[in-house]
Amino acid sequence: MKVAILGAGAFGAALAVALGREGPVTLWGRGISGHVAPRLPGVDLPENVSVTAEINNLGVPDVVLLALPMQALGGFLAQNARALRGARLVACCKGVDLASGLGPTALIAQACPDHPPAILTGPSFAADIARGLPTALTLACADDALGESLQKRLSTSVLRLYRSTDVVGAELGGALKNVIAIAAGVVIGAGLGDSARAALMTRGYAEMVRLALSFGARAETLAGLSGFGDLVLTCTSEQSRNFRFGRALGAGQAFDASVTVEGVATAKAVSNIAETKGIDMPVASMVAALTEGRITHAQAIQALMSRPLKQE
Ligand SMILES: NC(=O)C1=CN([C@@H]2O[C@H](COP(=O)(O)OP(=O)(O)OC[C@H]3O[C@@H](n4cnc5c(N)ncnc54)[C@H](OP(=O)(O)O)[C@@H]3O)[C@@H](O)[C@H]2O)C=CC1
Ligand SMILES: O=C(CO)COP(=O)(O)O
Repeated sequence: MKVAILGAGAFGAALAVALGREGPVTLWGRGISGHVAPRLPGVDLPENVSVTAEINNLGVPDVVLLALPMQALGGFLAQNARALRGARLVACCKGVDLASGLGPTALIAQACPDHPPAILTGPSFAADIARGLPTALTLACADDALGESLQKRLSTSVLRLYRSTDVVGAELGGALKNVIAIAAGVVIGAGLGDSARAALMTRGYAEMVRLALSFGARAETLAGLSGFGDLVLTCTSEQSRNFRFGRALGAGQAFDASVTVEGVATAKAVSNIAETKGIDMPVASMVAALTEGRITHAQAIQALMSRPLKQE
């Protein structure tokens, strides 16, 4: 299978490093030049990886991994769907599109209906993958035979893919954990301590499951790598941009606006969805209100702590 990766940010480049160790890979990035990964400083791309800024230079890849930021995916597909014709497409982004309220696989299925789209998601920092550290992710595809062939092609000795047919569960887990990670960062930045973070993660997980089940996801998917696994990683690691963004917010510090923080737009998108569906998502709503500047973190914490007492 000929593999192309679209998006030469940290994650696309890290996947190119991992898969380029196994065989030829084409890495496309807008405006990219030279055999380098600009968002992964110090990481060398293997010789097997060819880099291009021209989308029509992909040749005819069998598999295309889309490693673009979530809010850029819809616009990218609207412009470039023709270049992806016939390929098996794998979403590698985490989030919900604010404009449409759709996840990455629904956007892909609309623009490129040739094959059912897959999603690759789970606990995996780009820097860890690029260093060849062991990583396990979920590869979800509604067509299990296609999922199995992708699982075999995209697994390596250090990148271990588990297969699922629960696409919506896998992608909502990856999208929602970023929202909860911002909240966990706020808790730590505001000096509220590790016990409060554990409570926040647990209640955050409960609302992740609530929303996902309302879309027909399976509870065990949320308990797996793409849900619980990635929630734990992102809420507890300094490497997470969502966590660091939340921590800066909680500490009243500025944060570099050029850094990709997927949980901000996704908090807003899922709060809208939750409101429409009548689903209780207090943490996501607070993150949306906080990041839009409608409330302070002190007000958010006060509001969460003063909710009516209830059964767990
Ligand atoms: N980094 C990580 O550890 C992981 C990231 N992910 C997910 O991968 C996705 C991508 O994140 P990541 O690689 O980290 O992001 P980065 O911020 O590292 O890079 C984003 C890349 O996307 C490019 N880009 C932005 N907008 C567009 C557009 N409209 N058209 C084409 N290219 C565009 C940027 O190009 P330019 O430089 O020109 O702006 C840049 O190369 C996210 O959904 C993230 O959640 C998943 C697992 C791990
Ligand atoms: O998704 C990730 C790890 O699985 C990366 O998290 P951040 O986007 O918060 O850095």
